[in-house]
Amino acid sequence: MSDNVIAGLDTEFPVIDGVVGQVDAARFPRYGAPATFARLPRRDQVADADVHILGIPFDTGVSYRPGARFGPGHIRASSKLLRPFNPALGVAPFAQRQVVDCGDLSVNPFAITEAIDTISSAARTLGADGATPLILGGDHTVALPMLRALRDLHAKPVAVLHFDAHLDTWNSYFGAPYTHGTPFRRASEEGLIDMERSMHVGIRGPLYSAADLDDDSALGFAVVRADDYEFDGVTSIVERVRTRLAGGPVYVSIDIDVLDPAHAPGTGTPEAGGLTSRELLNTLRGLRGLDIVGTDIVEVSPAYDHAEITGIAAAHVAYEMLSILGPRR
Ligand SMILES: N=C(N)NCCCC(=O)O
Ligand SMILES: [Zn+2]
Ligand SMILES: [Zn+2]
Repeated sequence: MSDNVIAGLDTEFPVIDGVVGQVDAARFPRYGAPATFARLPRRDQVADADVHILGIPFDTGVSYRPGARFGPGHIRASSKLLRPFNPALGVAPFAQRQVVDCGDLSVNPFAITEAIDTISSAARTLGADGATPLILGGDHTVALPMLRALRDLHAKPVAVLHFDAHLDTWNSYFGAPYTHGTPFRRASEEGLIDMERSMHVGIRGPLYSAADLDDDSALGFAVVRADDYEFDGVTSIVERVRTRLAGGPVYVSIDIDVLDPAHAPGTGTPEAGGLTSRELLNTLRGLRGLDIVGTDIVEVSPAYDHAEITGIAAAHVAYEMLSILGPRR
């Protein structure tokens, strides 16, 4: 200890097998510092990272309730209770890979195409050494620049596994092509997605017309409806998803409104009749072994949250995604 160190002020990060882990909640109270996801180190505190957690505080693309720009901070605040061992999978997600928190990206709230360019450029740079991005949104617009970056990094289109109440393949809103309801239409037009292997999960709720579903299926997406959970169950859905997604890189995009409003009230366009958090977590566990090259968790709007219900669900969704990534490269 140098003379400068003040006991109780400097948190210590444990190092196990060369991986810098979470600040120990039994030594430093978890409701205190650090303000990173799951009390993990920041990017500047470790030499090499396998997974980059990146906040994108952006909600200029929303069509109804605003506030997803405050999502990253809220999900981090709700992640403090996450413990090192995941018994559902027998995995220690923060020990198998070096996970770091990159903080939040500064994006222009008044210029949507500039914001999209900022996001894809940051994702290309951060991903250049092969680290896997885990994005905390932000509204669903952010999936488009992530897919642009991943197509470039992997030099081919990636499959999209999209959890959402909504298709997000509408053409435009008020004439605007870049919104949170249109990212997967733009991405498929731009050839960013492997359409043979892509899928929406959790679709439900009223549409603008029956053509919405026809247009979506003409693009090539397969669909698992929220009601399929009731009639088929998680095991059969995991089978369908794995069969569709096998054989190449997969981007997992998770709109928190895939959950029922009872499980995720803090979101911008809530729809009744959604998944329970247990159904979603078990579906994600079933993805272990797929080649997951990135994830986003979007549409958390804390002003509409109560008792951190949505924040805790989103933080745990991130935890399961980290758990299924497998050992470090
Ligand atoms: N939550 C997302 N991403 N999209 C919902 C758009 C639905 C609408 O405004 O009609
Ligand atoms: Zn949605
Ligand atoms: Zn969405």
